[in-house]
Amino acid sequence: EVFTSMSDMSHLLATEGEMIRAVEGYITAQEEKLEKLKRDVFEMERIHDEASRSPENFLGNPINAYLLVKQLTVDWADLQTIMSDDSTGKAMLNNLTSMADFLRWPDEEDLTGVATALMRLQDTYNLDTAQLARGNINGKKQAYRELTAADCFELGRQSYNTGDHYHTMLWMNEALKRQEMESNKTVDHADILEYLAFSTYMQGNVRQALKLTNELLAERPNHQRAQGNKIYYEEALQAQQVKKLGDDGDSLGVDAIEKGYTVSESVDVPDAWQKERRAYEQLCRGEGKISPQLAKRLSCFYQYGPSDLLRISPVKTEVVHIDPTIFIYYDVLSDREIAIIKELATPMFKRATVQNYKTGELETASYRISKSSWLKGEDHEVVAGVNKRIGSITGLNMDTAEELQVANYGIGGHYEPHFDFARREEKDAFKSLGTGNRIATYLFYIEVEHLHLEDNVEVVRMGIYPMKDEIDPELGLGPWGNRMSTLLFYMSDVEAGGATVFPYLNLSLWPKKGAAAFWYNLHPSGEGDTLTRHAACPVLVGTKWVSNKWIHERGQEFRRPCAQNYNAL
Ligand SMILES: O=C(O)CCC(=O)C(=O)O
Ligand SMILES: [Fe+2]
Repeated sequence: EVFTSMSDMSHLLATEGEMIRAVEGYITAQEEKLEKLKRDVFEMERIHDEASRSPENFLGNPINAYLLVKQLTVDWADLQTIMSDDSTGKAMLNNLTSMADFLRWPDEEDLTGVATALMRLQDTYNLDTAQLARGNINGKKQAYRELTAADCFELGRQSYNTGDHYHTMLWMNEALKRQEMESNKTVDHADILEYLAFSTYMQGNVRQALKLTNELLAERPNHQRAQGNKIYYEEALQAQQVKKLGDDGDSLGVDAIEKGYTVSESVDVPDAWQKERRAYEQLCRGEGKISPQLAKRLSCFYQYGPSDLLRISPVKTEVVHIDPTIFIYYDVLSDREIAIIKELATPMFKRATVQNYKTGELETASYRISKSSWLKGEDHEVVAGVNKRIGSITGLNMDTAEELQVANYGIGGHYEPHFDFARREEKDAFKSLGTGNRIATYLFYIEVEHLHLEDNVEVVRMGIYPMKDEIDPELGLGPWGNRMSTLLFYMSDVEAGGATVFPYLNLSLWPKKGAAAFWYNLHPSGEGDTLTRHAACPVLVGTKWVSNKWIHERGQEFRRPCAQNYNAL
């Protein structure tokens, strides 16, 4: 009878109309979801292909490294969320995750690590945020693509999570700029505003924080946290204004902060530490300039002694600092030796025939061996050869030298300023060795890559001939005619990344692969030479491998005799 009632029929149809629209809405939503998924997976494939072509090359760029780790963490997690809301997607995901179970998949901590490294590079090398977002490192190295608003947002979020509001502000501002330009929005405008407002407040700019929060509320009037913050910021601003009326001399009032002074640098850090830090960063950027008086005393020469070995094959030596004397010896490691030393430092698995201790049977097994257990044959020769060479150059006894220590720094990898010797307070530092303190350091450069920043060209004017506009109308060009050519002297290349720097000597070293730096850590009296304090700058591009050989006091009694205090050499 239903069908006979006209009015029931029209109700039915009306309802069905709504149902159809709901289904259409569902289809549109699914289509949009799939469209987004398509775009995302296409983008992921691009990074994937680029990285697979040459992982080392790709990851040698800090922006690429960030993009890949972000993809493996955040982007895959987003993808999983999208896929997991239907049963086909869910089943597929289960398969995928079981595939990844064999590996150590990067997690949030890895993402934080790579973001922190990028911030360190940004600070140390004064890298501009907008330029970095364009995928560009100091106008030199180009990442494989620009950062999206979401990429910048994630960097801001990471900084926020580590309590670094200064970088949160920088990156959220960049995210905002990029989001506004994007046709396919990669992140919500309001989400950026929320982080930006809070970090701006934490950086001391209450007025700007309030302005941003009002913007956020205009977009999302019901945003609860923003409503709460608005009241809070208004009160804080009022309190500040009252305070400002009270004491005029306040140097860090709102105005000062708005003029760009930030409170990021903690006040209670000791002065000496800050000074060292500043010197360290300047030297890392290659800004250290040695005085002409000192430079005049530096030299390069072939060293033919003290051993017979050097008489036959002298070592190319550069004196880069006098008192404490620091030498660089060139070409002291061959490519073959470098390859073996690198291998020594890489944990490895070897297949061997072993006896099963339960069954007593022989079986082949794969096991991890430490480097000392395979220092045999060729490897042993290399280590012995290296020892012999050092001994022959420096004349020191290598019997009590420590084993070669190998360090591999990744992007952003660094080593804060330190002494290689043990201070008097550290009585037990090398007790187990029984060989005394570290008298000298021998630092091999196994693999180094620096970013060439700019050519610091100094034009040396040849002769006294005038330039065209300097020509005296009466005298003309004079007997010598005009300046025929200009001789350009390339005085120094400005390099950045991975240097070894000595903050108290105003000295940066950028040695080449196969070279080694050498210096004495102790005065001839046995006292530590505090001027030898040094650091490894954050790696900006590529990788850096170095190897340390520390030589101890024992056995050097006749080779480097004790003395009251003069600098031997
Ligand atoms: O990597 C460097 O440049 C310096 C390393 C260093 O100072 C050390 O390992 O003690
Ligand atoms: Fe060191």
